[in-house]
Amino acid sequence: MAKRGMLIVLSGPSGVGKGTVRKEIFSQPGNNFHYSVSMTTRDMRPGEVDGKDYYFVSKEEFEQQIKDDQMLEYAKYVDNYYGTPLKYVNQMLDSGKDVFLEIEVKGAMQVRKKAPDGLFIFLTPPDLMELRQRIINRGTDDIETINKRMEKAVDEIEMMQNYDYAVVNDVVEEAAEKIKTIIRAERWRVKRFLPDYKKQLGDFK
Ligand SMILES: Nc1nc2c(ncn2[C@@H]2O[C@H](COP(=O)(O)OP(=O)(O)O)[C@@H](O)[C@H]2O)c(=O)[nH]1
Ligand SMILES: Nc1ncnc2c1ncn2[C@@H]1O[C@H](COP(=O)(O)OP(=O)(O)O)[C@@H](O)[C@H]1O
Repeated sequence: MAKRGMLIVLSGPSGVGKGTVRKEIFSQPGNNFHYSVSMTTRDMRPGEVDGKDYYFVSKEEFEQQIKDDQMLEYAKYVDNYYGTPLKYVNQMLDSGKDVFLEIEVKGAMQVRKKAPDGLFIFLTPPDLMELRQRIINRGTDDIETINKRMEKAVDEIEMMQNYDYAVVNDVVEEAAEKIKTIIRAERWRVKRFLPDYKKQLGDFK
């Protein structure tokens, strides 16, 4: 049986640039990890593609998935559900492939409980004013939503202590490069080798 894949979780406050950095990482060739497309009830934005950016579903469909235990994690975020479908993640990990999640902080903490062996990376803004400016620049939110997101961001940044690595998103390409370096190094961690070798030793005896 293949060695189980590694679960990689990129998280951080909304507006920090998770989506932007994730897209930068996946626009480059040679990544040997696979992006898990999330499910959401929020409206599709111009240019987004169903099944690529998100699986766009109704509130009823999302709630049915929760009832059927089909979500690895989910969170209600600014009036919409966001979550990770369990099936794809399990299939990939079971076949030895590494999976990359880009999710908000509450969801990441649920994953941390279920998969403590995962690699948890926190993307953080250079400072809070810069974060606010990025959310404004994105132009997708009204002022009330921006204020809600900022209040949440302060609480979310405090969660950083539960992560393995912090990466400052100053320049997108540099943040992407740091994340790829962390993933590369993580593959060589002794704890990722030990279970495999213990099994080999057991078979040998
Ligand atoms: N818990 C959880 N959060 C998600 C998931 N997919 C996306 N998110 C997060 O939900 C938040 C809102 O996402 P979205 O509306 O697309 O805005 P944007 O990512 O800030 O452009 C962001 O912090 C996303 O990273 C998911 O599957 N689970
Ligand atoms: N390093 C960066 N420097 C400047 N602007 C950035 C950077 N990273 C992301 N942005 C911008 O910040 C806004 C929020 O980014 P986004 O990827 O949607 O954040 P998140 O997915 O974390 O909510 C977008 O307008 C994006 O273009």
